[in-house]
Parts: sequence; structure tokens; C-alpha cells
Amino acid sequence: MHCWFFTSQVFKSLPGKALVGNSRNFHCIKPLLQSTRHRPLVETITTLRQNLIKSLGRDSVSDTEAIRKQHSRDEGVERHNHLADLVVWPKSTEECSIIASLCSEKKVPMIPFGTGTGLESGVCAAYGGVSVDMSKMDQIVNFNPEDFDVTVQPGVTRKGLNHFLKDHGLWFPVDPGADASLCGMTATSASGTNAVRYGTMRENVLNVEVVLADGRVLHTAGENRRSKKSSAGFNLTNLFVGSEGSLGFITKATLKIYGIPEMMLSAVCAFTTIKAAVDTCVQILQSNIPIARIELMDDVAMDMCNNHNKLDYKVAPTLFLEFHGSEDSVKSQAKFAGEIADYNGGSEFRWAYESEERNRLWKARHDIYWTTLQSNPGCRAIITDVCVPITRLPDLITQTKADIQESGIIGPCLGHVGDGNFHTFLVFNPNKPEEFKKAETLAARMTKRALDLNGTCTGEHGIGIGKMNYLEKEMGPVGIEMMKSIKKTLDPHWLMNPGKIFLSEY
Ligand SMILES: Cc1cc2c(cc1C)N(C[C@H](O)[C@H](O)[C@H](O)COP(=O)(O)OP(=O)(O)OC[C@H]1O[C@@H](n3cnc4c(N)ncnc43)[C@H](O)[C@@H]1O)c1[nH]c(=O)[nH]c(=O)c1N2
Ligand SMILES: O=C(O)C(=O)Cc1ccccc1
Ligand SMILES: [Mn+2]
Repeated sequence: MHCWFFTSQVFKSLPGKALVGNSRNFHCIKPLLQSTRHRPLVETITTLRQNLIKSLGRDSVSDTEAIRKQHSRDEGVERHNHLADLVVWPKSTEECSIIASLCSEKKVPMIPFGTGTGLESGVCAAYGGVSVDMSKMDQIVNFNPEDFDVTVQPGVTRKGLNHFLKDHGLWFPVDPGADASLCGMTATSASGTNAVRYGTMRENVLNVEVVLADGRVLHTAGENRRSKKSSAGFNLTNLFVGSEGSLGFITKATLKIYGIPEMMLSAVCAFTTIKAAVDTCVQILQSNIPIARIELMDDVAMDMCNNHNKLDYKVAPTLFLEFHGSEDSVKSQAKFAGEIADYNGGSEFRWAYESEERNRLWKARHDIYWTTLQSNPGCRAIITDVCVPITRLPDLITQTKADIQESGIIGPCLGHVGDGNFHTFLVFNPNKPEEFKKAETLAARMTKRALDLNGTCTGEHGIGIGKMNYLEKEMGPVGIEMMKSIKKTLDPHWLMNPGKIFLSEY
């Protein structure tokens, strides 16, 4: 039973309480944790702050409100306005271990913070506590080009790593649309446009070093081990891939890296219907063309993309494709894919050979989130991220689009159709609760549809706060119970990132 009392404000998160606050534009989309957990006592935080300063030094601890605010939300829609009580910056695994021990001793929650680009409120301080910003641990600690692996600390971002790798003719292909930390990407089991060919974080993490809630240090595949495969005991590495800061601090990640392909060729192809575009994708995959990326943008997304980036693509359901390999192989892949697209009524491929043009095309795709928000000033968006077996995709997207059109809400559909993973972002004006309600209802209908089609409520963004309800449905009672018993072994006092993933505690 947790007996914590709040510090900064008389604010208790009541079970199931939904907040729609106009003045601060924040929305609690889903009920918060159904528990009577309270924030830590003021005197507890004061003592903890002194102990942390003594151990880490003054420059590694802050209780400044602006810093706490900056660490108490991510890039997703705001779900509440609770603040972390303190922010700390460990410089090493040892310091992270000290932080965990000191917080555990006082039973104060800890929230790992990567770069804050998450979309599901994963870094929010649902019950106060200490936000642990990992950015000062920013070294590439072990690089083995001939073995195609590298080990990074949590402050290294994906673009930072690729900047280092490119001089060696190597790259790390998992590419969420933001320049996220690689350990944050591990924690959310992130993905991106290259997953069709190279996989997601789940397939590209060989080992992680973790600091557990009590300060112990765990190497999930054994210390410094980096074999491409192993069947030695349980797969503890993948236990932490997708753990969303709820099982421990990832303080090192050993990753697979790849040779930069001899040739990368991108193409854009427009279709008359969403179904034709998605059927083309399914047939390309079924024909075993080793396509690197295949992304769908619907007419709404294309229109915004054109306007925002001064592009002149057709305003129609569109596939963005990319082929990697030797020149001969790329050309034959592209030719075969072009024939399949043509069979489904696709337009001529618009090619992009030069890296400059390719980057512009893919930047337009990656930036669609900002594009949509900037195209609708003052609005926010509920982001959906369902993933289904690819043959179920045409119906799912078509039905979802029909729902959106009927609702009158702005909701572009796009995403990683090669994985069966697609997104809508359901735009609403925070000062119009009826729009928010419509967006929320659409998201719920879409997720129910995906679960009914043997899919998942989240392909890559994680559960965070926004999808706690859905996880219960998706996993069922035994699944949830199993996850909690694993968490209880690693974090018996529920101190790691409380208020996320699960609706109730032990
Ligand atoms: C414009 C845009 C576009 C995209 C995306 C975001 C934005 C803003 N994302 C989402 C986001 O980039 C992705 O979830 C990243 O993995 C988040 O990494 P951060 O380092 O920002 O984690 P952030 O700091 O946001 O934390 C996310 C979660 O991980 C935990 N965490 C972070 N660092 C940790 C550590 N060292 N140890 C333990 N836990 C840790 C946190 O506690 C939290 O629960 C995305 N995603 C995706 O999969 N595919 C995509 O295509 C995109 N596209
Ligand atoms: O762009 C993507 O693929 C993302 O996952 C990020 C995203 C998805 C939907 C809305 C906003 C951002
Ligand atoms: Mn995505």
C-alpha cells in the first residue's frame, strides 16, 4: 500500500478521472492508474535531493520548475500536468546505480528520460518522483565494424550514431521519424520506415546493460557478449525491449549495424484507391522482392505534405518505395515492383536517384507529424499506431477512413504498410471537447477493429498512458498477470515509471 502525499499541488489522481483542461490545453485521455498512489512527501524529496547532490554533485540535480516541466512531457498529446519533483543527470552506470539505490531507499518513483520524442506520455511524471535524464552518458563505448556491432550509452541518438558510422561505410537502419536516443528506442521497441527490410529494435538489439530499481546492474546477454544469436537461457534482452522504463534503466545497448547499400533508389507511385495501394504492397511482399521501405500516405496526408514542403505529388493514395542493393538488383527489384503497381492501376513511378532528392522525399514523410500540426494551428492530435497481418490492412484502412470522413475530423492515414502498421492522427481543437470526444471515439473504434483482426494496439509507439485500457484487452488477464509478476521480481515496490502500461498495480 503506498502512503505518499503530494508536494507541489493539492492534486490527487483519482482513479478513472478524466481531465479536459482548456486553460492548459491538456487532456487526460485515459483514466490514470486505478490506485490511491500519492506523490512523495515534501520532506522526502528534500532529503533525497540533498543525498543526490552529495553523491552526484550540484550540477547533476535540479528542482527548477522549468526543467521539471521540460522533463514531464513528451511529443505526444498532453495527458496531465503533473511535474517530476527532481531531475538528475547521471554520467555513468555507477551514478545511475546510486540514483536508483537512493530513490529506492526513499520509495520515490524514477522515470528514465531519453530525448522526450515519445508519443505516448512515457516520460510523464504521473506520480511525481525523479526524472533521470540519460543524455550525459553519450559515448559509443565499443565499435566492432568487422562483426557489425556497436555498443552505445543512452545519450547517443540514432542520427549521432549514423554520423559516426558513415565514414566506415556502415549504418544503423531503424529510423523513427525523430532523432531519438537509441536506448529510448530500445525501451519503446521503436521502428520506422526501414523495418520492412532491416527489422525493428526487437530484431537489432543484441544485449543491454540495465540498472534495476534497487541499483543492481544486469547484462541481459551476459557482460560484453555480442554474438549475433544465442540460445543461452531466457531472452532477457527482449524483455527490456519495449519495457518503456518500467523495468530498469538501459545504460548500454549493443546493436547490429549494416553495410551502407551500394545503391538506394526511391520511387513514388499514386493510386486511385487506398485498397489498390495496399494490395500492391501486399503483392510486392508476397513476390519476395527484398524491398527496403514501402510507406503509404493517403490523399489527406499528401495534400498537407505538398503544401508544407512545396512538393507537387498527386493528391491521392500514394506509396513511397525504396530499393537497396547492387545497381543490377535495385533495377530488377524496381522493374518487378513497377509491374505490380501497374497491374493495380498505379501511376508511373516518379524516381529519386540522387541522395538529395531521396532525402527530401523521405523527410517529407518523416515530418508529416509536424506538417499536420502546423497545418492546423492550435490543434492537437490523438495518434494511433495499430498493426495487423498485412492481408487485413486494406479493409482496416478503408473502414477507418470511412469512419474519419463521417466524423468530420481531420485525420490523415499513413504508415508502414509493409509491416501492417499504420497511423492516423486525429486532429482536434483542445478548446472543443466535442472534437476531442470524436477523435477519442475514432481511435477506440480503430483499435477495437485491429484487435478483432488479430492485430495489436501498438506497432511501435508503446502503451505509455494512452493505451493502458487496450493492453488489458489485447493481452487478457493471464497475460497482464504474467507481465506484472515479471515486473514485481525486478521492481517490487513499483518505483520504475509508475502510471504507465498497466491500469492497476500489484
Ligand atoms: C515526428 C515523430 C516521428 C516519430 C516519432 C516521434 C516523433 C516526434 N516516434 C516516437 C519516438 O521517436 C520513439 O518512441 C522513440 O523510441 C522515443 O525515444 P526517446 O529517446 O525520445 O524516448 P523518450 O525519452 O520519449 O522515452 C520513451 C520511453 O522510454 C523510456 N526510456 C527512455 N530512455 C530510457 C532508458 N535509457 N532506459 C529505460 N527506459 C528509457 C521512457 O521512460 C519512456 O517510457 C516514432 N516511433 C517509432 O517507433 N516509429 C516512428 O516512425 C516514429 N516516428
Ligand atoms: O511518422 C511515423 O511513422 C510515426 O510513427 C510518428 C507519427 C505517427 C502518426 C502521427 C504522428 C507521428
Ligand atoms: Mn511510425
